[in-house]
Amino acid sequence: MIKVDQLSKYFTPLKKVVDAISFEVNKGETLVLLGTSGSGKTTTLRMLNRLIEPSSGTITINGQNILQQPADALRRQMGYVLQETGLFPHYTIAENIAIVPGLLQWPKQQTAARTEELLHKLQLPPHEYSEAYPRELSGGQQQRVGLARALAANPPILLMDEPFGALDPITRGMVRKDFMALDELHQKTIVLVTHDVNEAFIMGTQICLMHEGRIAQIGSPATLLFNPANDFVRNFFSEQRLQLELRIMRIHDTWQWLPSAAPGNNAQPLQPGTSYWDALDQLNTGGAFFVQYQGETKSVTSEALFTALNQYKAQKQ
Ligand SMILES: Nc1ncnc2c1ncn2[C@@H]1O[C@H](COP(=O)(O)OP(=O)(O)OP(=O)(O)O)[C@@H](O)[C@H]1O
Repeated sequence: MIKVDQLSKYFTPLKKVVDAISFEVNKGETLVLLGTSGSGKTTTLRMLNRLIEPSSGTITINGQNILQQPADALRRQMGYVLQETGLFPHYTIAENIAIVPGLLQWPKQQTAARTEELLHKLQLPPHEYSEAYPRELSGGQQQRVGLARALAANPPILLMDEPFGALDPITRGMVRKDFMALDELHQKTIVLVTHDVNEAFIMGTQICLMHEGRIAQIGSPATLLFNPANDFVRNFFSEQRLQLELRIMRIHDTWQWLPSAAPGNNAQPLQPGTSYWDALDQLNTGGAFFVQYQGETKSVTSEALFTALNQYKAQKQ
């Protein structure tokens, strides 16, 4: 678990770039640092791996103060993914992925097996890509290698700074989806910097919204959206509000407001945990759908979903 307590950073005496922020991230969670440009997100992330030393405050990992351990030992428990992948151009893909296992003196066979496993999982068939050089890969493929390299030695912590930021929206979505499908992420503590609101809502278990070095609000995506702490938070999400609501709402969240109705003959099942976004996507194909949950069966239509969403929101206010 990462615990940050009253953390501050000033590069000049007059301006606190990060101003007394505190948060906790547990195993299996992704904390997203979200905010406008210059709000202190990257500085915060870089204090976690000691690329930047804090001016005051403490950071502990599993109860141990990180300033009391050697920086290189600290960094070996952390995968680090950057927008500019930082792949070594004269190393093959396999050699790039093997960098940290090499530092940890893993046996060659173990490194080769892990590299192959990660290339498979990230949709880069090893026979095509292991011996290629970064310049032979597209931007999206290079970012997949960057992810594999960060994950190679199975670090318990992953720090990610705009990891998909250099990619076009379609590639970005595909790389992110394959990354999020990795089972091993459930065992990790992840801190991710982005200024993409949608990405924050797709990836974050907690969102820490920063403004001028301070935390405007920290909480689950639903808390920030439905219970904003102040006007800054409310306005930050106003442009994409409906899309964000549809992304975070699951059918079971509004179960009590969905009308009971027997499904038609050709109706297909949807999982109760399906997001509104995905359910509406399916409904757009013209099919009929039903959901079984808590011993009840309900048929699901777009109209019923929107009515239930409005009732859910009215109850939240
Ligand atoms: N080494 C440094 N020396 C002086 N000022 C710095 C240094 N690093 C960052 N800053 C300043 O700190 C502020 C916060 O920068 P930071 O990169 O943490 O913001 P950010 O929220 O990640 O922004 P962006 O989304 O644009 O990357 C900025 O005003 C930046 O100019």
